[in-house]
Amino acid sequence: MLKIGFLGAGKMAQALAKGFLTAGLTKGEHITASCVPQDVQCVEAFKELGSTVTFDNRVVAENSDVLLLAVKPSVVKPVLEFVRPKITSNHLLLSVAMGITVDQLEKLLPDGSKVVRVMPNTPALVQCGASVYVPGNHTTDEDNKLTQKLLSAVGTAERVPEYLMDPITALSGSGPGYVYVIIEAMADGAVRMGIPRDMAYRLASQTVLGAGTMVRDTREHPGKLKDDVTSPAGSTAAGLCALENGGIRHALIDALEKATERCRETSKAL
Ligand SMILES: NC(=O)C1=CN([C@@H]2O[C@H](COP(=O)(O)OP(=O)(O)OC[C@H]3O[C@@H](n4cnc5c(N)ncnc54)[C@H](O)[C@@H]3O)[C@@H](O)[C@H]2O)C=CC1
Ligand SMILES: O=C(O)[C@@H]1CCC=N1
Repeated sequence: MLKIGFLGAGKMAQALAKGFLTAGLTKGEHITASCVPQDVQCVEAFKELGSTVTFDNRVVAENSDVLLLAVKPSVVKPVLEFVRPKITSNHLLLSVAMGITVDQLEKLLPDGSKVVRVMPNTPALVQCGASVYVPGNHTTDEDNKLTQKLLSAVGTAERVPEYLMDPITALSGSGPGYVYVIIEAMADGAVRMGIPRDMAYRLASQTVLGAGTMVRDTREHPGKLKDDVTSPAGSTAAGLCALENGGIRHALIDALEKATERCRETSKAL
């Protein structure tokens, strides 16, 4: 069975690990994860899965076939420099670090190392992730198929050209964050109008799920689907007018631009 190592055991690592286990791709005891000792939540989360937790990144490399690099971009360099002596031509390293390019990853590892740059998102935890990946210069078809299989087990997975990675990070990597704010704010409005808080979250989340599924499955233009909800002089038209007045479209367009720029700055700061 596949031995998977997580360099970094935080939110994204936990979402992927739990998703892989639910999908039956590996077993808890075949996972090794590292973190800093102060991160008690990370230690406990992986122990609960029956996995090995270590504070030594080289142990992760020694124990694993596939390595998930899931530390913050600011520590990618020291972490890879430290594990470098333990990386062999058999390892496949999947990096989820935002902004860090295939070239940058390959330069930090021994020549010929097999690297894939991945951008997943946290809904991988519930098998509803949206992931993309860019194979490095030394991966084989088999490595790319394995990457596709791992990511497909936790949601959708698409191979993309690298120039799209930063805007995709801004869209689907960060996107759950924007949607949670929208759900929270819709619920705040609903509570203001007298709906109990738990019912408000239940209906708001199901509504976002339903609308997303409509766009994905009907392949209709979102504008047409919006028009189908909006009756002349009706409540949706009144609500939409308030959203436009609040600049919702501009705010979201700007969010994508700012998040993309942040990825580019992060790459330059490595
Ligand atoms: N959280 C998200 O929604 C997404 C995160 N990512 C990427 O995933 C990576 C991790 O992000 P999160 O999980 O959100 O961060 P996090 O802060 O939850 O987790 C970071 C983990 O790295 C560990 N760590 C720190 N220094 C370390 C070291 N020297 N050696 C080993 N482990 C070390 C920490 O103890 C912690 O377990 C980032 O590069 C981020 O860009 C990508 C897509 C989505
Ligand atoms: O905010 C971040 O840096 C990461 C990248 C995508 C989602 N979270």
